[in-house]
Amino acid sequence: MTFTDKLSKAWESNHSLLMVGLDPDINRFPEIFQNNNNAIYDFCTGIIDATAEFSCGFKPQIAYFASQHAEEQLAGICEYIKKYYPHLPIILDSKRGDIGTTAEHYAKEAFERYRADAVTVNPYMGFDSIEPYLAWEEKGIIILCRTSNPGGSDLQFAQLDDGTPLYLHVARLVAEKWNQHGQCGLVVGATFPNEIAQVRQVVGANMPLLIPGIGAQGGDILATVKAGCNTQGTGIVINSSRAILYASAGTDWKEAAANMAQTTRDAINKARELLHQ
Ligand SMILES: O=C(O)c1cc(=O)[nH]c(=O)n1[C@@H]1O[C@H](COP(=O)(O)O)[C@@H](O)[C@H]1O
Repeated sequence: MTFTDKLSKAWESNHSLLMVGLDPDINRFPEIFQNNNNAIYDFCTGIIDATAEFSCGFKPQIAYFASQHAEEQLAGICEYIKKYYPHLPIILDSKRGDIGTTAEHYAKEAFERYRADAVTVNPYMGFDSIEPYLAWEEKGIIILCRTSNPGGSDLQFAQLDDGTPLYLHVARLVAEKWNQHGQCGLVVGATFPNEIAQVRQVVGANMPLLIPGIGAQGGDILATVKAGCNTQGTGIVINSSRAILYASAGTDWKEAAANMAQTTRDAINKARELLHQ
C-alpha cells in the first residue's frame, strides 16, 4: 500500500488528522525514567500506546535519537509501531538534502533501516537530490516548503524575478514536475495560515500537507484547518510533539498525553465540522 493510501485510511479509521511527534528529550522525561538505559524506547512506546487511538500516525524526529546514540531504540520504536499499529504511518523527520549518490543512502536509512512510510526532505539542492527518494514509489516524500520557524522567511520569502516567493516556487515545482508518482507532500507551518492557503491553491486538493507548529509553537488550529483542508475536510496532517509528550512530568504522564492528544484531535475535528457543514 502506498503512503498516501495508508494515510487516507488512517484519517478515516481513527477520525483524526493529528500526528503525534516523537521528539524524546531525556531532560523532560518523568522521574521514573532515571537510571533506565532503555528510557527513550520505553518513553516513546508508552506515548504511542497512550495516543495511537487519537492519531493518524507518528513522526519521530531523528536528531533526538542520534544525539543520544539511540538509533537502535528508534529502529525498535519503528518496529513496535509496525507490529502493534500497522495501520498508522510513520513519517521519519530527518530533513535530509544532499547530492544524489549520498541521498540514495539517506533514502535507504529512512526506508530500509527504519522502515518509515515517508520521510521529510530539504529541496535546497534541487531535483537530483530528491530523485533517489522518488524512486521509492510507494513511499511518501515530504518536502520543506514554508517552515514554521521565524527564520524560515529569510529564504522562503525571497522573490523570484516575476515576484513569486521561493516557497510558492517550491510548491509549484513539486506539484507540476517532481510529483510524478503522486507520492509527494509539503511541509507548511501552522504559524503561517495565509501561506498554507496559498500552497493549497497551487498544489490542488490531493497533495498531503504536513503542518507542524500548533501546541508549543502557538499555531491556530481553526486557521490551519481552514487554510489547509481540502473540500473533503482532509488533506492535512497536523503535528504536535512537545505539547503531547510533556503534558505531565508526573506519574500520570501517559494519561496526560492521551488527554492532550484526544483534546487536540477533537479540536481539529470541531474545526473541520464548523468549516464543512
Ligand atoms: O518537518 C517538520 O516536522 C517541521 C517543520 C517545520 O517547519 N517546523 C517544525 O517544527 N517541524 C518539526 O515539527 C516538530 C514540532 O514540535 P512541537 O513544536 O513540539 O510540536 C519538531 O519535530 C520540528 O522539528
